[in-house]
Amino acid sequence: MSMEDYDFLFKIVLIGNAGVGKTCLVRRFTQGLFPPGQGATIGVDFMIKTVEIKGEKIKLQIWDTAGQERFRSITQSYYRSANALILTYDITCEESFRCLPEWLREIEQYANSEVITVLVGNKIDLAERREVSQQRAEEFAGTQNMYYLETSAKESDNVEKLFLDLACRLISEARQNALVNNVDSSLPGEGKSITYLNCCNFN
Ligand SMILES: Nc1nc2c(ncn2[C@@H]2O[C@H](COP(=O)(O)OP(=O)(O)OP(=O)(O)O)[C@@H](O)[C@H]2O)c(=O)[nH]1
Repeated sequence: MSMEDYDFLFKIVLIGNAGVGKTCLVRRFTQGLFPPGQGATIGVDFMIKTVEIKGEKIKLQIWDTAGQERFRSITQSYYRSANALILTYDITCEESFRCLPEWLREIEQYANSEVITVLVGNKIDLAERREVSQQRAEEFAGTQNMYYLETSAKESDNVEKLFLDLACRLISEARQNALVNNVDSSLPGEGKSITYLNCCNFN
């Protein structure tokens, strides 16, 4: 595939406490595997996956950041150009949920104001160890205007859905912006026909 062989390119950045499963979610989605003995991310990792949605090729640049505090100044510099952020916590770890407001402050400070943020509760295969209820997380996400999804990188639950729904939403946003730009320039005959996708099923 040549460099230009895609219709859309989006940058997605995963953030959240250390050990919540960011790397495993990315590996599951990009490589279809659950890595054994996954070590902590040092700084930032980068992966690409191209997906096809309704006949269009969407190239996703996925940046996996280290959750450890000591890497914060490195990871912050990756927020700015992100089209979407996947804010992840671990449903079996109350502490990772309680840190979410702190992560939201980081987003507020360093990310683009147009960024789409998805809240992800990972490790739902460990249901018996759950410390954060789905309802509580949904309510929190609602107050912050975020989509919420629960996943298991281990069992592959909702991982494809997470990235594909996000890609759909990003396409839809990109089209709306294109529409606004078209209206602004309002050159006769240059209006592109715009089809809104209806494939975003976060709720
Ligand atoms: N049971 C279960 N364990 C998981 C899941 N996802 C990740 N883990 C485990 O959680 C631990 C941390 O996973 P990572 O993907 O390295 O976490 P991270 O958020 O990338 O951590 P940092 O790189 O330090 O920020 C590893 O031992 C994984 O095997 C999951 O869905 N279910």
